[in-house]
Amino acid sequence: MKPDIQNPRGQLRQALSLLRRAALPDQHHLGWAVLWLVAAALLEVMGPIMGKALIDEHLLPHHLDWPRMAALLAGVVLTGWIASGLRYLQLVRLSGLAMRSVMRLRQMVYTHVLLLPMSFFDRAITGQLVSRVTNDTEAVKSLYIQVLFVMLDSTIVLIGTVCAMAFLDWRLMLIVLALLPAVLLIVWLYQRWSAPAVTRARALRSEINGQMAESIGGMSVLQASNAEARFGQRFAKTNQDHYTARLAELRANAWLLRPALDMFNIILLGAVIFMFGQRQMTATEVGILYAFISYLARVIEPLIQITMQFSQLQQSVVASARVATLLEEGAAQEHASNRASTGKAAANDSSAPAVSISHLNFAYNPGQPVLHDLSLEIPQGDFVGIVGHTGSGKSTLLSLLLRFYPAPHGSILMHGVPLDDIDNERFRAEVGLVPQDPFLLAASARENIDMGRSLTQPQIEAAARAAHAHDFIAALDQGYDTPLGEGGSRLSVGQKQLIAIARALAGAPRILLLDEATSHIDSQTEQIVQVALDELRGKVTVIAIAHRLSTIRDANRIIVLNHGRITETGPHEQLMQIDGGLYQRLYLLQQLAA
Ligand SMILES: Nc1ncnc2c1ncn2[C@@H]1O[C@H](COP(=O)(O)OP(=O)(O)OP(=O)(O)O)[C@@H](O)[C@H]1O
Repeated sequence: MKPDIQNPRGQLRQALSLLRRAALPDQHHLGWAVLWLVAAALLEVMGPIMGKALIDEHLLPHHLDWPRMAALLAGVVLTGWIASGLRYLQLVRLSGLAMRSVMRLRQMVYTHVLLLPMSFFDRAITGQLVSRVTNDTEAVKSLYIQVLFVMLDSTIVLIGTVCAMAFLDWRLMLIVLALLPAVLLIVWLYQRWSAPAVTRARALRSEINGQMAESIGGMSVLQASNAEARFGQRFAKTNQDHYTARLAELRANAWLLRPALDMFNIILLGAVIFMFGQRQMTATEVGILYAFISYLARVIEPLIQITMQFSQLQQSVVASARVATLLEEGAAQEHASNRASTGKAAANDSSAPAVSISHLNFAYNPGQPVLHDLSLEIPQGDFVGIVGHTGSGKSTLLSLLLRFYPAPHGSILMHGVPLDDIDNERFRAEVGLVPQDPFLLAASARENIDMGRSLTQPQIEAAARAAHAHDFIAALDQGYDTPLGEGGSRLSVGQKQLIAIARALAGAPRILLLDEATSHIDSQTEQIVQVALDELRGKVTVIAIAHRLSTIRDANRIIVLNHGRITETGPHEQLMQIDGGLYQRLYLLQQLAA
């Protein structure tokens, strides 16, 4: 069961478990960190005890034993110094640990995002995801510094100080202790007041990132639609809401937390002085008074520190919980099951159809079927075109063939093997995709074709030749090493598409899927693509969705989808014979438009 991320306890549990995971390799550092903190706290507690001895045993009775007095004085000063030194070293050690944990966490989140199913990205917002990987993991660092350093340190100092007070005068210690629940009440009130604002501020920050990423990604559409002012206003509102949430958080801090704690400090000091005033003060009690007043600061300060960290702590816990929730998102089925190659998959029947679909039904949302009872066989080496109106289910069918969404078991076979039974490596190697949007990296032509597969230059060049991209790549100023700019901005849309085809072919796929790969290119480039596809005939099974019917005119078979059902199927000439048929109408319409 997923933890309730709205519930603060659930969030804290998630945050701590995430912290443990990220810090696992550094566990020994944590052990040392606690040990050093205890040593520093002990040293700090010893200071006032030596100060008391100096006053009560030497200064007040005028017992001037100089060597012992010098030793006690040095003890008071040195214990303070050494404690500060240890605390500093501790901070350095913890900061290192925190940074390494953030590094690991970031890697964990990014790697996990890469494995998420496509259905996750249907609802994910890019900016928010980026914010998880960058800001939220960074916030986990504060969790380390705050939780492990300030809070742990303050708690240890607090316990040590209360013990030292009990050693000096247990009745006075009890009075100080009796007032401590008031601090807990203050902290509780503060948390109740500020928690909703903290959660809201973080959500809004993520929203700010999301809006920014969305606007930059779609800048051309945004400017062309004259939507700058509207987007500016939308952003201003989110920005203002974020400011208001942060202000509410600060108000809780400034109006409740700080004044209440300062008041508490004064009450405590008054109580101790009042108690001493009630007593017949003897000479030896002056030292105790000195020690108590020194200790009061050490009780108040850790409490202030602990409570002051709460706001940051809350933010970090919320951020960590969000990272943890993202990490709990189930990986895509194929990654999650991490299937090994099965005997069946390895058998790979060479006479079986490349794709065999039987009675396939599919819906993204229950009750809203997109594909209805689809049955289809595509022999190996065939070139098949898929056409149909917008929304008829063409891309959905392709997504199912690519395993982006789980299809009912056994309804799709590839080379005789159910899609689910093919191991990941093999599946990705056998199926190549040329998407509608070519998606080029801001890298060289070579890297864009290689896509991290460590292909050799001859393999890359052969793929580029097969896609008819070699000539224009070779003509670039640095040939295959020419940087193509962000999103391939140095190339025309047609050239980008040819690189995308080369990329798909470089993996030597047995099945090549094209999703409207020619819809945005000119007729000349389309002809190049047609020639390239023609050359693949018999070697690679090609399944191409095309709005532009000229691309698939020469296909062995054309499948016409209408509202998620196959209504016509056959080669171009045959489909053109069906009077009033959908294909015929679509084709004639395109002819007219041309
Ligand atoms: N990720 C999704 N979540 C929910 N519904 C979806 C999703 N993708 C597509 N649909 C719906 O499924 C139906 C088929 O969409 P699909 O994209 O497969 O059609 P298409 O034939 O490829 O259309 P086009 O030619 O416009 O690309 C549509 O009604 C669409 O709204």
